[in-house]
Formats: sequence, C-alpha cells, structure tokens
Amino acid sequence: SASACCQRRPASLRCSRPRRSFGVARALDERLVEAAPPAPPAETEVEEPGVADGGGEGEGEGEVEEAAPSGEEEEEEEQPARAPVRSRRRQEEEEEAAPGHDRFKLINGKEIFQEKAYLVGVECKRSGGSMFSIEESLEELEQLADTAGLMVVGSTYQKLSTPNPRTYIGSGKVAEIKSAIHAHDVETVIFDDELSPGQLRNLEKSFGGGVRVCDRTALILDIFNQRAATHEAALQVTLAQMEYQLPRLTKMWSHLERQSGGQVKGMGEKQIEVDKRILRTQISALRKELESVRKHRKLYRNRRQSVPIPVVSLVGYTNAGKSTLLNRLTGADVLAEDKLFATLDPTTRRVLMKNGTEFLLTDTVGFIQKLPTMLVAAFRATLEEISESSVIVHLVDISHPLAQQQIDAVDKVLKELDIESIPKLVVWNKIDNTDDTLRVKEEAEKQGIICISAINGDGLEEFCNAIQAKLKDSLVPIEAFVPYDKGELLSDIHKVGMVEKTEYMENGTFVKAHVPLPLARLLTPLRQQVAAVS
Ligand SMILES: Nc1nc2c(ncn2[C@@H]2O[C@H](COP(=O)(O)OP(=O)(O)OP(=O)(O)O)[C@@H](O)[C@H]2O)c(=O)[nH]1
Ligand SMILES: [Mg+2]
Repeated sequence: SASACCQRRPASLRCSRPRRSFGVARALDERLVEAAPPAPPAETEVEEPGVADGGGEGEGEGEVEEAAPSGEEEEEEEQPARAPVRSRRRQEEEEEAAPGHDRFKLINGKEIFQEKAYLVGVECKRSGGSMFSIEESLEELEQLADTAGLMVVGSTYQKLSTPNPRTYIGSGKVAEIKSAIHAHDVETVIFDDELSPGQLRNLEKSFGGGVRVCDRTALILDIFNQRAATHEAALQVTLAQMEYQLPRLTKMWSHLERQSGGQVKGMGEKQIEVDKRILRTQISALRKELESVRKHRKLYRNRRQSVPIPVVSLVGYTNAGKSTLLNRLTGADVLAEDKLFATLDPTTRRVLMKNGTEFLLTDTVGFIQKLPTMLVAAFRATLEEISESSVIVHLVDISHPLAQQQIDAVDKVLKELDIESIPKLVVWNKIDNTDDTLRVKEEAEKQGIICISAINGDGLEEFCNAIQAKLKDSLVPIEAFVPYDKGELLSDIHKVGMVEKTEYMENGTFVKAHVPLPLARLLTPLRQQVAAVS
C-alpha cells in the first residue's frame, strides 16, 4: 500500500543538527525564553520521584492523551536519550565552522537553513469527502514545504479505513518511516492532516533521535509566520500559532533547562503547566492588542466608505494570480510570486476604468484545501473586507490540472464565510498557459465566464465591463438636484455611479443616474428637492 512519490533528492549530507529549527515550536520556544523568569521556579528544583529521573526522558509523559495500556506501548526499542544540551550546543558550534552550504536557501531575502523533510499522508476510505487524491494532496504539501524553505527528501502514504488514534498511521508504517528518515537524516516529518496532540507526541517518541513531527496546519502557520507583513497579520498569525501550540506543549521546558545550565532536575509535568500559564497570559494579551488594531482598521475603513466607491473583492485558491491581476489593473506593487500564500494582508487599490468610473479592488489571502477552520477563523476579521464588498470575483487558475478541485475548495470556504448573497463573478485566469486555449474559451463562453491573462493583459477590458455590469445590479436609480456649491457630490456620482442624464440649470445640476446605496442615502435631501419640484 506504500508508495514513495517524491523520492527525488538524495540525502547527500552528513547528519547535522539544524541551526534554524523549523516550525511553530521554534517560534514559541523563542517567545517563551523572552517571557520566562530568569531562574526556574523553586519547586522544579526539588527532586520528584517519578519525573526526576533522567531529566530529558520524562518529557510530556503525563501529557499523552490516548492513554494506551502499557502492554500496547509500541516503542519498546526506545531511542537512546538525546544528546545532553551542552554537547548539542557544542555540535552546533562545530556546524558553524563547517556549514552545509548547499542547504542554505534565500527565502524572502533571508538565508534559511533547509531542513530535510519527509512527508506522510493517509487516504481514509471512510472520508470520501476529499476532492483531492492522496498523491495530489501530497504534491501540494510538498509545494507548501518548499515554500516554507524545507528540503523534501521523500514521502509515503497509507490507505486506512480509520486513522490509528495513537499514531495516526499503523505501527508497521511507523517502523517503515523510521528507517527511511534515519537513512536520509531527516529532521522533520510532516503529516498531511491535522494530528491530535497525543498523536504528535507518540510519533515523535516512536521516531526518536530528535526528529520533529508536525502537520499541515503547523506548516501553513509557519509559512504565514514567515510572510506576515503588517502588524495585524503578524498578531493574527502569532495568536493562531499559540492557540495551536497550547494543547501540544511537551518540551518547552528545555529553554529553562538551557538557562540553568542543563542541570535542573524534576522538570516535567510541572514545567509544562508553568509554560502553559505563560502562554495563556500571552494569548489573552495578544487578543486584546489585536482587538485594538482591528478597531483602528474599522475606523479607517469607515472613513474610506464615506467616499462611497464600490468595493470588489478578489478571492481564489492560493497562486491563482490575484495579486498579479491587482498589480496589472492598478499598478500596485503587491508581492506576486509562484509561491503559496504570497499574500496575507488585504491590499486595496483604486481601479479607474476607461469610462471614468472607479471601483476599489481588494486582494485577499488565498485559500487552500484542508485549510484548518482555526485558520479561517483567525483570518475572519481580515476576510470581513470580503463580506462588505459589492461584488466578489472568484479568480481561478484554469491552467492548473486540479482547477475544478480548487474551485470546489474555495466555494467551500466561501460558504463558511456566509457571503453567498453578494453577487459573484467567476473569472478564469492564466488562459495564456492553457493547452487548448480555444476550447477553454468556448467552454467559458457557454458558462458565462470571463477568460483573462493577468500576465499579458488579455481580456481585462471585458473583465472591467463585466464588473461594471455586476456593480450596476447593486446600484439604485436616483434623480437629484445638485447645487453648484456641492460640486464634489456631482463628481462622486460620476465616479461611482452611472450617469444617464445631466441638465445644467441656473442654480445647479439635475442628474439622473444609478448610484451605490450609500451614496443614494447621502443624496436623500437633494433627491427630495427634485421630488418636490416635479
Ligand atoms: N502564465 C500566467 N501566469 C500567471 C498569470 N497570472 C499570474 N501568474 C503567475 O502565477 C503566480 C502566482 O501569482 P500571484 O499573483 O502571486 O497569485 P495569488 O493568487 O496572489 O497567490 P497568493 O497570494 O499566494 O494567494 C505568479 O508566478 C504569477 O506570475 C497569468 O495570467 N498567466
Ligand atoms: Mg497574492
């Protein structure tokens, strides 16, 4: 049932401890070091029977959730204890002197040490819900790993009727992976589905040798963390990471051990509790900070809305070309690249159409299949922008072999966001990249879909016209009399509405137009004037 689907990069390097340890745990470890008291709490110095012995070995023992009867313990051949902290440090120093040059990669302008990763997926017969095949899903996971700066050295999957509650995969598979990762000097094993805290710990113990285990969620969080550009995005990601980490805390105590020279005994369960408390305090502080940032942004948005330009939101699967399209239409300088999750922050720009009317175009974070609900929730506030827009453009990379599955995944998230009442426009992008362009265009025409190429500008005029037509659906017809000293209102009407008739009179201008509802409300007194005259 096994298959190695991306066994392409040979493990050519000696085993070495990574300088940059991957993942959520690292970021949080650093944060906890900052927040932790300079010396460990007194009670942890006391030797406690049961947890004290061996220091490092008792980690997280009391935390394993899926308590299995001890007879069923799988890891009888427990790995030798990890190298003590001090010798690990020495090892790192040695690495410093002879770094594996070919494993450093430039990502976002930073040089990152590429950890070796091994991917694991499970195809569940029961959950026939997934639209992606296991191979396709693993391929996407590899792309995610690549985006995060990891070096994928191999992958495998297993077909199961139900996942194993203790280790997610079966014990035979665990053994198989264990030998593969030790042969390749793998540092991180990434599972394609969300693992329970207990599964994560059991797997790390089974693999041994300091191998880190994480899941798709942690990987996505890591990418988000690398890419968060604004303060708000950074706060959101940090909060999501902490919430993800809280139930999974196992070996955070190691930072205290380091600080005290590696000799503190009795660090076990108790220290985890201390760390959890620190983390909880930080989570609530973060929530407050985020709340105030959001309030500020909302104010800003309200101010923007006082110029009632309609907002068009761009949504779509990650890498569909949303930022490229925004750049093309507006000359904005939004990072667009062939990486997943290039954009995390909503960027809004003004688009001026040929006929002089305008709309605001908002670029948003891309969607992905198996997007953890927790992450959708974390970005909900950002996605509020979508729920307040007049039109939603669903941009599709039609040249992608899994375009239909990506469409379905996006529709699923859109459904969760409860925005189905907003008019939607489906647009097929990257038409230049399709094999049978003519046939694709024919198909699109049948379905009333617009084809564009954000790269070469094909179809953009048609795109703007379609947006205009959609926007018109949301406009209300008005007749108003605008006095000459309120000239700016008249230009607002021209900007955001569709003017059918203007008549210049002695004291002002009579206008017949379709305008967005907010502007129609603003014009109420002037509309009443017309009604009174006629
Ligand atoms: N051939 C072709 N490539 C395109 C087109 N539009 C975008 N691309 C490429 O697709 C890749 C992704 O584009 P982005 O604009 O970053 O995609 P995005 O939807 O913003 O992605 P996220 O921010 O990750 O959600 C880039 O390498 C673009 O150059 C197109 O019309 N044709
Ligand atoms: Mg983008």
